[in-house]
Amino acid sequence: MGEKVIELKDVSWVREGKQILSDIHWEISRGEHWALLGLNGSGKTTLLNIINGYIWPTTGTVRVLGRQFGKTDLRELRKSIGWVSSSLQERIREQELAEKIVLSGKYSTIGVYDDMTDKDYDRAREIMEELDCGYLWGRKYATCSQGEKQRLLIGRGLMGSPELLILDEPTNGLDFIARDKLLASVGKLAKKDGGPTLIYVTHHIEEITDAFSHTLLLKDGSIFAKGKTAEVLTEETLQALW
Ligand SMILES: Nc1ncnc2c1ncn2[C@@H]1O[C@H](COP(=O)(O)OP(=O)(O)OP(=O)(O)O)[C@@H](O)[C@H]1O
Repeated sequence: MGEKVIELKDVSWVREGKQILSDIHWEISRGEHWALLGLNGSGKTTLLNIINGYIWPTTGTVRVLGRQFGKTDLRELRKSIGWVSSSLQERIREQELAEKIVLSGKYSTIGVYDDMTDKDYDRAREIMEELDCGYLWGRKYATCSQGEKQRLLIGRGLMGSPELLILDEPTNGLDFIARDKLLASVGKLAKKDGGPTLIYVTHHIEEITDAFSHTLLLKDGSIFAKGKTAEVLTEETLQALW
């Protein structure tokens, strides 16, 4: 087995007497890319908050990128994790230039890019080209479409060269053409040598392309199925899931 990116053992989370996550065992090895599928309220965001160390599990152990929570500096670890969530969109200033949004990912800040080097600008350009949005250079965020905005935020997530990139429902609010284009870019990213391990969160099964070698299905805070995508996404399993 390859090096582990994520190791969750016996993880549960209880809030206000309610069991939100139960008995989560989940391992991700380097070289795999995972889709995380579950209905609204199934616990996806809670699980991501645990992986990023924003909430502490009630039971169980968490290791991310080989570092055990409780024994590691989480702020340091988070530099190796990119998390692109839809809540980010609202926090970007409308007048911000496209490339500056990408650049700001270097330190995971919003609107700070004082000490960027020529190399950083080159990297931002390279990332934007890779995500098929190089033509947005110099454009104001306000003038970008939803799909373009989403690409810029993914670019921002890549700027810090993360080892793990979490894409949290990145196709929210996109029409089917923009969605397919975004999925194609994500597919390219997944195939890239030396690129980050991807976790792609969705509640749309049709978004689980062959870019994702593995899939985890979450239902009511428990793992309903996990493993190789082709083995998990069977008609039988899906019928039982919904
Ligand atoms: N701090 C909290 N206190 C109490 N209940 C919470 C808390 N955070 C989340 N929950 C509950 O935990 C359940 C799982 O929520 P979570 O946001 O993880 O689901 P999700 O799968 O990400 O849903 P969505 O697809 O809608 O984003 C929900 O029932 C939610 O109300």
